[in-house]
Amino acid sequence: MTKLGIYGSLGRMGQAIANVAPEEGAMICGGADIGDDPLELAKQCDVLVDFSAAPAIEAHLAAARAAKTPIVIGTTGLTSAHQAAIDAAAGEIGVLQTGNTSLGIALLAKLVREAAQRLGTDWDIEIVEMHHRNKVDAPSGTALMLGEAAAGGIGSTFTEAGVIGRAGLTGARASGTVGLASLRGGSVVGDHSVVFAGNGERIELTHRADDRAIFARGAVRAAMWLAKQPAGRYDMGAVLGL
Ligand SMILES: NC(=O)C1=CN([C@@H]2O[C@H](COP(=O)(O)OP(=O)(O)OC[C@H]3O[C@@H](n4cnc5c(N)ncnc54)[C@H](OP(=O)(O)O)[C@@H]3O)[C@@H](O)[C@H]2O)C=CC1
Ligand SMILES: O=C(O)C1=N[C@H](C(=O)O)C[C@H](O)C1
Repeated sequence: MTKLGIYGSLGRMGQAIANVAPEEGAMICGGADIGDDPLELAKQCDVLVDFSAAPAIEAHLAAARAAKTPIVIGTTGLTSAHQAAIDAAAGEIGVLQTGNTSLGIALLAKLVREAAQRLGTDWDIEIVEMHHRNKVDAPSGTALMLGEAAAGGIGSTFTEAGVIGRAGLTGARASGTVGLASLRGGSVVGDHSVVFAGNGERIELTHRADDRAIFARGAVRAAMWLAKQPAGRYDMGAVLGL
């Protein structure tokens, strides 16, 4: 059985992963949270998953590198410095980073890219996400991934085309942009909609997560797959063959 270690083991996702791991063929070999030594955990496991908090990522990557243990990073709210640390670690160990481990979102990202490419910039693209009241980062990592997919479809990047939130005298909407709005409330597990708004018609592609178990199963499957890969940086598309 694959020995799986969890950074953020006491959190919502950490507990969901511990619940589904046995049915996916993995054994939880331990967990680390605030105040625990990340290296101790990394040395004991075949593969790690990280669902903790962005400020902890660099220490967790350093521990994974030191122990030569591959790591799945599901934590969101990452900066460009975090992305650079992931790229550096991927030179030595397997690292799979994704804002969403569900099958549905991996497929949605492909559909969004294709729709954006086929429709072109005559159709305006807007993304809306909603999550529970305890989520600490915005926009969601998933919404940013979908934004990147949409921007890629129109030959751009989300850094160039993204407009996060609007307020005040914004002026008319610029063509070729990708808007993104975040809602927070209640116990919503995770809803994402991508709206393609044309003249006189509208297409909406929506994914709704009803249960964190979908993310947890995807994370365990990703970890078991990653444990067999050489060093490098991977995403969910590689795991799911999309
Ligand atoms: N990729 C995906 O598919 C998904 C990603 N996520 C992301 O996963 C992350 C965790 O989400 P969720 O489980 O809901 O959050 P929680 O707040 O429920 O859990 C986070 C856990 O990490 C611990 N933690 C916080 N800071 C550190 C630190 N510096 N070092 C070690 N442990 C730390 C917390 O401890 P304490 O409680 O003591 O602060 C807590 O146990 C978020 O970034 C979220 O966006 C969530 C769902 C799916
Ligand atoms: O914090 C959450 O709960 C979630 N976070 C991820 C994100 O930021 O996209 C994935 C999922 O939507 C739930």
